[in-house]
Parts: sequence; structure tokens; C-alpha cells
Amino acid sequence: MVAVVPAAGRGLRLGADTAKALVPLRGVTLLRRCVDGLLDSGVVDLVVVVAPAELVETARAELPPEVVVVPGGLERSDSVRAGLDEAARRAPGAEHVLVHDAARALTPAALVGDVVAALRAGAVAVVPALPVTDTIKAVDAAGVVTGTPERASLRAVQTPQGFTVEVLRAAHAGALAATDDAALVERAGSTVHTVPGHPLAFKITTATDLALAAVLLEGLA
Ligand SMILES: Nc1ccn([C@@H]2O[C@H](COP(=O)(O)OP(=O)(O)OP(=O)(O)O)[C@@H](O)[C@H]2O)c(=O)n1
Ligand SMILES: C[C@](O)(CO)[C@H](O)COP(=O)(O)O
Repeated sequence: MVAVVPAAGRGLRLGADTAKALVPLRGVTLLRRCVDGLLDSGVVDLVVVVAPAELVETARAELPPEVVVVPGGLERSDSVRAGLDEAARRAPGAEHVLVHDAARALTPAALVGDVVAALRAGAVAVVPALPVTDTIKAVDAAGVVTGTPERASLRAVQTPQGFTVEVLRAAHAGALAATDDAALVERAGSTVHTVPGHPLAFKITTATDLALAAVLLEGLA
């Protein structure tokens, strides 16, 4: 199983002085934690990390030698495409691929196994998903509420997201930028299945998230 790790974002909402993937969390970078989670799952054979172009060597030095690091692009989908191209070169016969945000650094290895199991059971696209616990409002440009979607059918999706290589590459071919791979696959007409997500797979986006992750790690130790 091949995993592509988009890690080329700037982390503007976090506001650290380096790219978010290379920010340390209790002494270990988010990127290293994410890659260790994938390798610890026991179901991933090849990891392709997509890093900011000027930080490829820095990222490489952070990671086990068997992990491949390539430069990313301006948008997340550009980075995913760069990772998929490299994965195709390294593992031309691979049937499935995982895409996993470096920013989801505390993702339990068991969740990786759950996504892979769903792929092996025949799904062409799988996302971990959690029920939404807040009421969600739709608003207009002025911030005025225009509707309240019924919560029971809403899910917050996470990564790793799993796909057949064929379906994900076709969805990315010529697609507009999208932050979510599964959204591209949906638009291309394929069925996306869910498996239960995990609270620890949350995305570290803001300084509050990073502080929360540090506290959670202490609790888990
Ligand atoms: N051009 C990009 C943008 C994002 N990502 C990656 O996609 C994942 C999810 O993105 P997000 O958490 O939104 O990261 P950033 O784009 O870095 O955040 P921000 O929008 O705050 O700058 C991250 O692991 C990020 O490194 C990427 O590889 N290439
Ligand atoms: C792929 C993703 O992590 C699923 O939740 C998410 O769409 C990436 O988020 P971003 O913050 O919009 O880049």
C-alpha cells in the first residue's frame, strides 16, 4: 500500500515561523509523527511525502531513509498530484493509494488499517468521518443565516482517505483545485464510502489546535 502525505502547505492559520509540517510537537515534527503513524499501521509499504520545494532536504533529514520526499505545489491538489506521480513511478503496479495530511499528526495507526480494510473489501473511495456535534448554519456574504442543514446527515471528514489509484488519478486529471480528494472523486461520479473517524485524527490548523495536541500527547503518554 502506497501513502501520499501532502505536507507542502505554509500553515498560514497556524502562523509558525516555518512550514506547518516541520513544526515540532513535544520535540517531534508533525510530519514525522504523521509518517510514523502510517508506518506503525503495518499496512503501508511506501510513503511519498510532498514538502515545500525549499524544504525537501530538511524534510528528508526528519524521516526514515526509505521515505521518498518530493516538492509540492501552490494548492493542496497540486501537491497531491505531485505525490501521485511519484508514487506511480515508484510503485507502478499499486492498486490503492492513501492520501494523509501531515497536519493530522496524532492519527491512530488503527484508523489507517480501517481505511485499508474498506479498500480491500472493494470500496473505490473511503473517508474516515465523524458525526458533527455542533449545529451547522449556512450564511450569506454578510454573515446572515440562510439555512440550517439537518445535522443527522452531516459528517466531518478526515484523512487518511483511500482510493483506487485509477479513480483518484482520473478525478485529479484536469480538475480544478480542491482541498478534499474525496470531493474530486464524488464530482467525477464515483461512490465514496465512510468508515468511523477518530477524534485524534483532527487537523492541526490553528495555534489552539497545536496546544490541544500537546496536551493530548501528555495525557496519552
Ligand atoms: N499547497 C499545499 C497546501 C496544503 N498542503 C497540505 O495539505 C494538508 C492540509 O492542509 P492545511 O492543514 O489546510 O494546511 P495549510 O495549507 O498549510 O494551512 P493554511 O491554509 O493555514 O496555510 C497539510 O498537511 C498541508 O501541508 C500541501 O501539501 N500543499
Ligand atoms: C482533506 C481534508 O483534510 C479533509 O478534511 C481537508 O479538506 C483539507 O483541508 P484544508 O484545511 O481545507 O486544506
